[in-house]
Amino acid sequence: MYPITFIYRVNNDKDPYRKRGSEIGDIQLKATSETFSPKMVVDFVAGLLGGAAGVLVGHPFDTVKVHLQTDDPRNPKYKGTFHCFRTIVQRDKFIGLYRGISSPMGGIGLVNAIVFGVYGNVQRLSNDPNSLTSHFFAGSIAGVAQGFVCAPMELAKTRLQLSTQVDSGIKFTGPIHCLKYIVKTEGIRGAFKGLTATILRDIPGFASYFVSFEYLMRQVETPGVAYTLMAGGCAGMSSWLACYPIDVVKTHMQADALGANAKYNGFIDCAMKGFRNEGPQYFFRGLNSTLIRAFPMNAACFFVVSWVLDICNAKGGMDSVMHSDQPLTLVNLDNKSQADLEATAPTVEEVVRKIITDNAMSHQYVSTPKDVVHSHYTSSTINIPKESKARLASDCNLK
Ligand SMILES: NC(=[NH2+])NCCC[C@H](N)C(=O)O
Repeated sequence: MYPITFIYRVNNDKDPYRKRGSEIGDIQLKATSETFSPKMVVDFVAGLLGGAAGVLVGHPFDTVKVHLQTDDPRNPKYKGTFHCFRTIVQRDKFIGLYRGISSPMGGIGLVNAIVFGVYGNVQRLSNDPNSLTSHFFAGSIAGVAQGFVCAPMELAKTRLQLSTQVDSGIKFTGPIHCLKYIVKTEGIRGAFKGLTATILRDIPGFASYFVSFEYLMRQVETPGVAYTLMAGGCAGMSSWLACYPIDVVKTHMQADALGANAKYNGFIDCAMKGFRNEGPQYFFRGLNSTLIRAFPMNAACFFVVSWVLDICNAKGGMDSVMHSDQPLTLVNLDNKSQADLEATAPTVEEVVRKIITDNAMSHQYVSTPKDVVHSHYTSSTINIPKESKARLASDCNLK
């Protein structure tokens, strides 16, 4: 069962004396997301839409990257990132930046649905849902889960991008064609080449992704649009920083010839050979462009995910208050314990009524049940009797 969590503060004013005997009107409520939404599916949908938004924002960066990577070094067309960007827009119009968007759109949409769906559900079901440890754990599990879709998808993408160098110059029409060819020549196992490396990359990748987002969102009481975008962007960058060396090895594994002609004998062998040939730089090639793309992409992604959860959860919050026997968690932003609060502040019922009437539900992605003291707030879990919820509901004319 999902705990219900509302973040509130008794008084805006930082002056501790002003809080004494606060009126109900001083309560500001902020409902948090992970609490409601018994519909597990909301997380998947939010992830899908967030992934699509991320691709929409991130794809032009990818296009520029691929153009730069394939530019002729002896007779370069482009003088740099920005010049490349401008040239493409001038030559092919804006749409030029969006060529080839359909397969990442579908693929990343699907992967993101799995990532956010698994992450959200695992995190909610864990013992202490709001601890950073749960976010770490849920992110890791999500990393494993998405690997099974992500690995074949990235295998096809890598081989399409390098199709002149590998697969004896076969011209694939798209990712599906490429995967069909791999299955035909190497069997089903061939399609999962690089699976271990993908999972090894995405466990730290998604653990750091969600932990850093959560951590950043906890640093302010009410994160606004700009702050949420910033937190999402930083989460994307920290995720890549945490796993980049593994990503380099994964790319080499997937670009390697299939079957008997393979150069590498597995992940370790590939990493060792790369290191011996090039030294430590091997593990960081292409990091810059990855980080540049990661910021806007993940800013958009997290923003849309938060926004979708917000919309879907607003109503669920009311339902939960009225119809469930679940404990209600009140997070006091004034950093007082509940016992302390009860002596000086409105009663829990008043708070709940305020919650219902204000219906002030805004997604925060942050909250902490149980009596835990944080730098910014204290939270406590309270059981609201069923009858008093019902009374509150009827008091407020809610069905
Ligand atoms: N290593 C990872 N997969 N990190 C998560 C970032 C995912 C995100 N879709 C991106 O491509 O930036």
